Amino acid sequence: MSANITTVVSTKWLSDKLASNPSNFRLLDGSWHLPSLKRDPKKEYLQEHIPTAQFFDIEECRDKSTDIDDMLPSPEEFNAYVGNLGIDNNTHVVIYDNNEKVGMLSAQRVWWVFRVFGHEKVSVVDGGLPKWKKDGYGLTDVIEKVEKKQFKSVYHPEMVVSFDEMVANLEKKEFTVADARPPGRYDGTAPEPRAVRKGTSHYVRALKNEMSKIDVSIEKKRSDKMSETEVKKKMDKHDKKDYKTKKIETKKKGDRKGYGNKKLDILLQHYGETKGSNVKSGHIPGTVNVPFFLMLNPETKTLKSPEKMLEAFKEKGIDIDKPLTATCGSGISASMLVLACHLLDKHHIRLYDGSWTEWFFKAKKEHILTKD
Ligand SMILES: O=S(=O)([O-])[S-]
Repeated sequence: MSANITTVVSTKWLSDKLASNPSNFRLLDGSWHLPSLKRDPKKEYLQEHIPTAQFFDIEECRDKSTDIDDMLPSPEEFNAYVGNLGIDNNTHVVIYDNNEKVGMLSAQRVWWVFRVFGHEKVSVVDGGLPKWKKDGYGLTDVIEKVEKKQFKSVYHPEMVVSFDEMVANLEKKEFTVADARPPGRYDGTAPEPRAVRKGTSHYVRALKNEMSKIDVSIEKKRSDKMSETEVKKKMDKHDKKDYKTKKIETKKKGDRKGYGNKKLDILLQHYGETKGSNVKSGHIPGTVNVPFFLMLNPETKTLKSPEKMLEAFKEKGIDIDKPLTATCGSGISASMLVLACHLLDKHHIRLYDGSWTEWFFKAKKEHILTKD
């Protein structure tokens, strides 16, 4: 069977399939949206979805022991999660997502995750929910009961690139890295859409980074005689009560000469919440920007033909016959490049799961290319 036929299915195919009441078939709504959009894909699924679909929650089926967004779960966690969705090793899993802006963003991430855990009977719906609606097919809010099944993963580590491999590659240059984010996020001119989860070690680290800069500016402001009123003005911008209940790591007392510790803590807290907690945009040295949407038709919001996908890679100077790794913000949009290569019968492309979010917090400063 050609990968091109089974990997991507049309809305018509899906409609016919559902009408045939297939056995061992599971439709999944794998919608996920950028955190900055503040959408709730699960809530949207509960309101309307394609009949029989279960919700695959990327935010739930992930490694919850790490602060980094959307990292792969363990095989055991994956087995339990998909088993509860009524999936076993023989189930044909078909995934769509709901992204009216571009057409497809997260269905292919779910597709990739299934493949990492050894499940190849998995397809994505071309154009997803927007295309399904546009074609006039029906929707429901009925959640079907599913019978729990046993799924047994076979993990494929060769499909996943670690932080250490990415670091080593800066020197070794054994593989090309394609960054699937939009150009602004790649070149540092548009904001990253995610803040670090508060209370996590990455949050504290981000805050500390920001604090060290503030200390410099406070020094500067002190020599400029920063007035009490100015400090208060900044203090007023945040909720002091909230501050009292939080434990925020701050620099040693000696570093805060001349300012009441409390005032400075409040000021730093304010800075931390407005600036320090955010992942800045930028990129990993040596990466090539291949925005994921280059693989989609902007008018129809469906996948381009494999030939056009190949052209898009070529235009960006990427030779897909050579070792290639895809990256992005948190491993979601990068999966489009993996899907595109798969459709071009190139199966060696890997994905850096930690992506920019992990890089931003773990890499050496000189390897974090941001605008400032
Ligand atoms: O943020 S993302 O590039 O993973 S969609």
